[in-house]
Amino acid sequence: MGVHVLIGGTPESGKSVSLHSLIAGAMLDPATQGVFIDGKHGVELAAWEKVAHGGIRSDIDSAIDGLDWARAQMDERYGYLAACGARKITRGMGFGLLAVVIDELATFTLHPDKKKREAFLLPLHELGARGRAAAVRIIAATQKPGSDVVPTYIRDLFDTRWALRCSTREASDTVLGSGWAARGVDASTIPLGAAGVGYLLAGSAGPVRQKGFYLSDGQLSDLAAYAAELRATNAVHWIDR
Ligand SMILES: Nc1ncnc2c1ncn2[C@@H]1O[C@H](COP(=O)(O)OP(=O)(O)OP(=O)(O)O)[C@@H](O)[C@H]1O
Repeated sequence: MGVHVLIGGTPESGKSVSLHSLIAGAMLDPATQGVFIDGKHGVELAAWEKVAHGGIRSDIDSAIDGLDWARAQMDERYGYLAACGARKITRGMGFGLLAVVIDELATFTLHPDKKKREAFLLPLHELGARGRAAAVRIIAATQKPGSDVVPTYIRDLFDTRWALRCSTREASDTVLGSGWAARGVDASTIPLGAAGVGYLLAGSAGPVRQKGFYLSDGQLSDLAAYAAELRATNAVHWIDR
């Protein structure tokens, strides 16, 4: 996984499955802390409740609290780095990954209350811009990839972009970056029914068409239960400083 991942695609494009596989990859390390923000009324991310800091956050106020908490953690990590003269958090320093998961960005980025919208976007931007060295990883998904939902300055924070089937060329370019559709990389050409197929942009080589792993609901709840069990059995010996 890159640093920050943005997944975009229409309903039924396989977004949930893709999102959950990335979450599982992060949360199966018991040292990972997770903030879970769910713009689909908490139903999408419910499986991860037991490993979510502060539970699943589905309204904008608790989403803002979650981002503010993550930002405070990030600042603490920077304080630690400054104190020991290191440049980035690495294993053995006593910090795990800090995963910030957001499903349906649009619920928050298009929130009718401008002040709250800004209170959401500000820490999100800071986490994106300064998170790398502090082991912060944002994983976000939207079924409405448009420039209003994902403003360019937010989209550009994501170094890894996964465009599943999109409804238009513009939507595909909103996820991948403008100009890709004109160069023939257009997620609106992915056929209906090809769930999990998308263009993955990670690194400098350009987008690659690929299909993600499939996870059934049963497998997902098993993985989430295992992630919770790993934490309950106190498997994180090295995290104690
Ligand atoms: N990688 C995959 N391989 C095979 N089938 C998949 C894959 N991903 C998803 N599917 C199938 O496509 C269906 C829709 O997937 P999913 O629920 O992830 O879509 P979605 O884009 O999140 O939809 P929505 O936005 O409505 O929640 C799933 O029920 C599953 O059967």
